[in-house]
Amino acid sequence: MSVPVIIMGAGGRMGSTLTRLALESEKFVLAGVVERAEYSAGLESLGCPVAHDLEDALAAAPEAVVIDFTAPEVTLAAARVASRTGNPVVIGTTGLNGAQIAELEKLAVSCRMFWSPNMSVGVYALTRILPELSRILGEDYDMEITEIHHHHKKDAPSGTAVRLAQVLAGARGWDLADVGNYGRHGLPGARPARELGVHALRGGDVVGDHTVYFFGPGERVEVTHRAHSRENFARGALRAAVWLITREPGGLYGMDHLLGGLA
Ligand SMILES: NC(=O)C1=CN([C@@H]2O[C@H](COP(=O)(O)OP(=O)(O)OC[C@H]3O[C@@H](n4cnc5c(N)ncnc54)[C@H](O)[C@@H]3O)[C@@H](O)[C@H]2O)C=CC1
Ligand SMILES: O=C(O)C1=N[C@H](C(=O)O)C[C@H](O)C1
Repeated sequence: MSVPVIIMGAGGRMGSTLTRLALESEKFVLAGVVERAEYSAGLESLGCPVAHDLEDALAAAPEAVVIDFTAPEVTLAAARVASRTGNPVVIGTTGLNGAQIAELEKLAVSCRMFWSPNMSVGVYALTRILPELSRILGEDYDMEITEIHHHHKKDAPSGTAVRLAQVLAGARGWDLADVGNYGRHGLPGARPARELGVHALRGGDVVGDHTVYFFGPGERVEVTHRAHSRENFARGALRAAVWLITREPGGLYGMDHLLGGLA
């Protein structure tokens, strides 16, 4: 049976990748798209209803899974709608603040909801191996993260970099709020041992690179993930959509549940 999906932000970089992959696969029916009116030109050629509002799209496809890669406030509005209508929702949007994440967690108690700042298997694998690497190398190794993205990206640091920083800080029993240093300038002085630098580069059409550094005495270890295209992220989101329809509401699901076998 094909899974009906509604793609939010269908005119965007991720939205257009998602609509193309959904149309190409027999596993999915593109049941609708939602986009701002001024960015909707040409979307009618997708052959599905084009709406400017999620509620209108759901009226035409009441069973659909909503997939949202848009912007924080748009995502929150979509999640509120989905929690009222009971539709599952897969979210890839980054740049959410603490209050917005807390609201998603609250909505997810009664609505099937999945959120990951990075839908790739490779980055998920990094979140699993980095704590072990940090443990083996020990606290003499200073940890820093760099990320590089295209010049259109609005949020910094990337959601992936924040997630990796949370994982690394957690591995040392640190709170990221205490140790995160987001770009140095001026006279910051010598680097304290209990610090985790996170630095964002922007330029050109880079899809998404993340490097974690462990700087030790006389050597360094670098672990890099490079996304070659957005298809990888879109395939992850579609995989999450198929997985989510068989779940019960159970809090905000993520890659640990999808790939790590958590309930
Ligand atoms: N989790 C992951 O694996 C990934 C997450 N992202 C994140 O996804 C988000 C979107 O990224 P891009 O596609 O590059 O951005 P984009 O700017 O190309 O696309 C966003 C789209 O949302 C649309 N939009 C804005 N307001 C809307 C509304 N009220 N209703 C419907 N559509 C609306 C925009 O018109 C635009 O077409 C960002 O937060 C980005 O960081 C991006 C790639 C992978
Ligand atoms: O905006 C992007 O493009 C990306 N955003 C995500 C993030 O903020 O981590 C994931 C990916 O790196 C691409």
